[in-house]
Amino acid sequence: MTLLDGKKTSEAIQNEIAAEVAAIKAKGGKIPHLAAVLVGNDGGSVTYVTNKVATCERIGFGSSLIRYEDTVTEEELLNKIKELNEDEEVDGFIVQLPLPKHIDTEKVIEAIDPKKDVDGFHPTNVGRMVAGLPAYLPATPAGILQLLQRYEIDTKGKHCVVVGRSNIVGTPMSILMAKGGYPGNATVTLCHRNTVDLAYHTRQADIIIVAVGQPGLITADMVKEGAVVIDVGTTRVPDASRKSGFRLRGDVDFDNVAEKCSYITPVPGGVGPLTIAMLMTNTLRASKKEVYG
Ligand SMILES: Nc1nc(=O)c2c([nH]1)NC[C@@H]1CN(c3ccc(C(=O)N[C@@H](CCC(=O)O)C(=O)O)cc3)C=[N+]21
Repeated sequence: MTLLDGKKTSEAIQNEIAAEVAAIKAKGGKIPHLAAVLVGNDGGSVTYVTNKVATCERIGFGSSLIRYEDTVTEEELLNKIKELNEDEEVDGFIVQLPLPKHIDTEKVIEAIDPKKDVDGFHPTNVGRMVAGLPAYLPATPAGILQLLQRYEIDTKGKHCVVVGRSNIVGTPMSILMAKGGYPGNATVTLCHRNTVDLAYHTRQADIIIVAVGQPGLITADMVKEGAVVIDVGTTRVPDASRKSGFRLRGDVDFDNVAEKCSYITPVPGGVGPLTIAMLMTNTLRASKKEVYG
């Protein structure tokens, strides 16, 4: 079994970007700038956004963090998005999800200028991805493609079973794996909460990508010998022995599944760090106007 080292892969991508930023600086070009909007004080969201801003600093990007209490109105948030859309210093920005219930998430996403939508969540970018046009790819699926590519994992003609149909991971992942090219050209099955006999499907899989948020959902008996297993789950579970008071758990019963498969991503240190790296890649593409010209 080979561990797919997301931390190392993410660092390699970040080093590549940092070198490009240094070259841009040397030529006196515009430094890429990412802005992040964070609403509320949820521990997970704060950690992720802090991580994103720290990564910007490390690779030489400009960054700004815009924070609101969770009492912020939808109108205030939409006004800030309009401002960021028009701010020429800002190449790309994200609004960290989830948002409080009184805010319409779809409306917020659709207010973002697709040219600055480095999360790839706007319907324009989703549509362009489906049509095979240049688009910002959502960071987690793009990160999984990078892992497959950098570990030279064969995908052509393989049976890929995606578990979970979220807009952010499962649905785009299923589309990208079925597309032509590499990584891609797989035969894809998309499983979700209404799937009858999940284990029947996962046992057929050469590649399993699971993004559900249910710790331990995928057990060893559900995995074919030699399969590739990609675990996107990052559920925070209480753990009194940790300073933080919690630990991260994936959707895969790692210890037992690892014995059976050819490649597996750990949690933490698997897909998560790639998500950050691909957000940086998208921001660099935004600053170079690679997608929309
Ligand atoms: N607009 C928006 N864009 C997002 O990209 C977005 C979001 N909202 N909402 C929440 C999810 C989740 N997400 C993660 C990013 C990094 C790690 C990550 O770096 N994880 C580390 C561990 C980090 C830790 O210790 O908590 C790892 O798995 O090794 C995980 C999850 C981005 N998301």
